Amino acid sequence: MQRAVLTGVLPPDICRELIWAARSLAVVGYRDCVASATIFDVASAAPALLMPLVAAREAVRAAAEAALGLELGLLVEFTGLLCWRPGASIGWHHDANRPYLRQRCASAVCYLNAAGADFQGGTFLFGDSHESCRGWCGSGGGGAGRGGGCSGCRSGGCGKGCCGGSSRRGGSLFASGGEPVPPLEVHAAPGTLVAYGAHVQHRVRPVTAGERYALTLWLTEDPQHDEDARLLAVLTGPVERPAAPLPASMWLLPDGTDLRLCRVAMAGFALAWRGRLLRSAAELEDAAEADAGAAAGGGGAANSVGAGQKRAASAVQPVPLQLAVQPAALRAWREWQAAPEPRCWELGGAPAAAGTAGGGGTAAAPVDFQPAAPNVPAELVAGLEFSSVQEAVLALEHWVWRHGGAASGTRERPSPTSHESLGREMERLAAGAAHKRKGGALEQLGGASGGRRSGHASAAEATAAAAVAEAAAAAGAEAQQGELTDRSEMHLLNLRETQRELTNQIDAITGLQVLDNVRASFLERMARVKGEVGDLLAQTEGMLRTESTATLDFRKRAANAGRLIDILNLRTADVEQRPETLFSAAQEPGAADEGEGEGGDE
Ligand SMILES: O=C(O)CCC(=O)C(=O)O
Ligand SMILES: [Fe+2]
Repeated sequence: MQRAVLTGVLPPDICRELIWAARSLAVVGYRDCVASATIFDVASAAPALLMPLVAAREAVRAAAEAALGLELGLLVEFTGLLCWRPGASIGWHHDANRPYLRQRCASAVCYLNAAGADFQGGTFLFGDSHESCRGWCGSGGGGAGRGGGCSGCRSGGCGKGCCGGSSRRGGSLFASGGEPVPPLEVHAAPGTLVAYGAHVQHRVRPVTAGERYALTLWLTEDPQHDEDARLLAVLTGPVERPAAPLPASMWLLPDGTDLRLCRVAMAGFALAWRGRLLRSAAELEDAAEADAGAAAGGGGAANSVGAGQKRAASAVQPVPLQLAVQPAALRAWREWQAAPEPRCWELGGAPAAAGTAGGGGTAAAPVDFQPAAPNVPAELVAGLEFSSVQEAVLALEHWVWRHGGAASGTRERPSPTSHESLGREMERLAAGAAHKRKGGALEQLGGASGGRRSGHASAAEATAAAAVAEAAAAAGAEAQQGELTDRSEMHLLNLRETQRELTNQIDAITGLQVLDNVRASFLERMARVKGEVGDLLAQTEGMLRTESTATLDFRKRAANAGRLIDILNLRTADVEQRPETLFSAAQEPGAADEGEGEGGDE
């Protein structure tokens, strides 16, 4: 069988999680209007997401293999999360249509969102017609065009499946027969898989609106093209920190929402660069570009290049970024937390997932994660610096992941308790920052009067002194009224308690212990996850190797048996021929020794 369409191969929540991963990591450049995140992008940028991705990949691969009747232990050559944006399309082709793609056996595309709801257009079509063949099969030559079809098609199929000839020959596209022939047109829905042999003709109509997401696999039998071998090498190699931020075009949704800053805001922070809060990553890149231009003395040059180029050029320049506690972001975070149905990291501006993604969840309005508005005061966290937006996002995200447990790293829904604890911690940080502002320990951004930073001890002392003064004033007022009542004693105790708490918080914030700990545990966690993924993949690889060795053994045996039969046939043929040979040898003049006597009569 050359092609199959299956539904429900991946559950809706996994589809949503993969969409989230694609939105976070996909980069442009694969094809026009298409952004992609390969399994390697995931491994290097967010290894925690490998677990769900590899699990989904295996489910898709197994389903495709079974449906195509190709249970040969196929290896995966390419795994990608692909996002097709308006304008993306592909004409009639097959997936092994280049010399360097010869190793490809089959393709499996599992859609993650719904045509007609999340996006428009993007219909997948099987080329089950003469019209689509256009000589790909090689049997029709130049005559294979519109209407006529190739000679291969006319005579009942070229055998490669490109023109659907195999269906006519076999009567059914399904090996087992009796099952329905897959449709020629496939409309994407979350979890719907379209699988086909690498020589099967197909095309995709243009996406006209929205974003079409798919988990795409290319399958091979050639171990040299096995992506797992390379993946293992990446996972067991040295940790690579993402060096350069990705071009801004990759992160901007059509409505201008900047995904990177959304993710920062989601963790309750904003990014600041040289004392300014960033409202978009593009702003950062433009500023960096302007700086670079000024440094090079060529002020006007930037005007002559397009914004995209400007961004690409500045993207490679690491810029020091700082974190700022962002009360507005914190509010948005709380709102998200309080939503009845956690929205699986659906961000503002993204198409509503519920209903359309087949998940059946209630459609909650997306939280507005607008990046920091100008003049909103935010507290700069001293001592932490990142060299790119991406780096800051990843560090924060892993913090969120660690504190929020399942939030972004696994397929489970974030649990309310983990949100609560994260929320509390964020609040503590924000509260600490507010108190520090009083002591002048943090710089204030967004307002005209930036506080001056002072030492940790003096900040703590200042706040402590203020609390003591407050307590003393309260106590004094009570004393003036007469005797110290139980109530005022309680008040004093409470104030002392508050004072202690404040001092602790200030210590934690000023000493950056919280963030240092976060960083340390983030690194530790990364190392552990890396080990775990490595083990898992090694195990899986072992299993796959055993399976495919068994398959290969089986095939070898079959081939040997074939050879043996050939040999036996030959021998049989020899035996069958022998009498004739002997007989004809007797007729040959030179060999007729026995007849010499008679011949002598002449
Ligand atoms: O996304 C799809 O539906 C198929 C894409 C395709 O044909 C390809 O990438 O070669
Ligand atoms: Fe294709």
